[in-house]
Amino acid sequence: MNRDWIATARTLSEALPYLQRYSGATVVVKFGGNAMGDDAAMAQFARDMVLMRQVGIAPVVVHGGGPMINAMLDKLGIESSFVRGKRVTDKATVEVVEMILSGLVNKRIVQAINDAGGRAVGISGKDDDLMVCEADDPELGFVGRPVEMNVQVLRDLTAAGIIPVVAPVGTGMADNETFNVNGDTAAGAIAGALNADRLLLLTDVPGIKDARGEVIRETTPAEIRAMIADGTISGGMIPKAETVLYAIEAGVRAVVILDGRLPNAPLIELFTDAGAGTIVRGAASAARPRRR
Ligand SMILES: Nc1ncnc2c1ncn2[C@@H]1O[C@H](COP(=O)(O)OP(=O)(O)O)[C@@H](O)[C@H]1O
Ligand SMILES: CC(=O)N[C@@H](CCC(=O)OP(=O)(O)O)C(=O)O
Repeated sequence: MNRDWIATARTLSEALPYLQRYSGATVVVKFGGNAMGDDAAMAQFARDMVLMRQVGIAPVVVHGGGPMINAMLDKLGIESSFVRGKRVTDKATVEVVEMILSGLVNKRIVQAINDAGGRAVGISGKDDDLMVCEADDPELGFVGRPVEMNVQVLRDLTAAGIIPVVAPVGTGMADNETFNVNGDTAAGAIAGALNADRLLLLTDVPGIKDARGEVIRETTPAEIRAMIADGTISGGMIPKAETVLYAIEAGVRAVVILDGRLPNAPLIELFTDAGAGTIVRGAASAARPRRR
């Protein structure tokens, strides 16, 4: 018999305990702009989400799109800068952010999942007041910090078999406010409010690297705090690391930072013995059998 088929059958068989463990689980997947590749990579990501849904997991996709926002700001001649991994956002910038995230990027992902045979519905943090924000820091302008999460809309969609795809744009306490929310921050707030079993942060590095540049397989909130303080974690990894701390505190069972450019990264993490990336476990999952 063809060796590939034997390997495929073995992989499926080995996945059984994980399929059983995650059946009925809610898994929030943050798809970073740097993790989104060409159309083929997008199609692969979409197939993974549909497969998760097919085996009884409720995936909730929260996306970024930093590089796509940069490209449009460049075209429009609007300068942009980042402070601790978050974009300084003035009025003109927030309009571009909403246009690109809620429009271009959100619909590209929705379309890819639907093309893969799933049912995806794209929303932003404004829909049904999903993510109500306050200004994060006066220095950052219209950057939002989620202060009230109304996740019933996500529960309704997932209960109907739909894969929600969420753009990280928030509404404010006052009328007619729009906030640019970092994608990692939004994913953490959503995972926390849903009490998710897993939060996967798909990015363009294989995980959190230590001071020598080696990827850390498993770490703790205390170690992460130390790595932020000593600068080992910098730039775009800061919002991710802060999201890990927030999500674990909020009761998410485990958070994994992994390379979304790796084909089938979410499936490797969820369904194989090896796992992928850097995992941080919450208290609720510490008692479970460790697999690496
Ligand atoms: N300790 C670290 N380990 C891994 N990556 C780090 C670390 N410190 C900073 N980074 C940077 O963080 C980046 C990921 O953040 P970002 O570019 O915002 O990704 P995304 O678009 O997926 O949200 C990496 O490409 C890397 O340059
Ligand atoms: C406040 C803030 O930084 N917002 C981000 C939102 C998009 C994002 O987070 O995209 P990635 O996940 O691809 O980095 C931004 O304006 O770029």
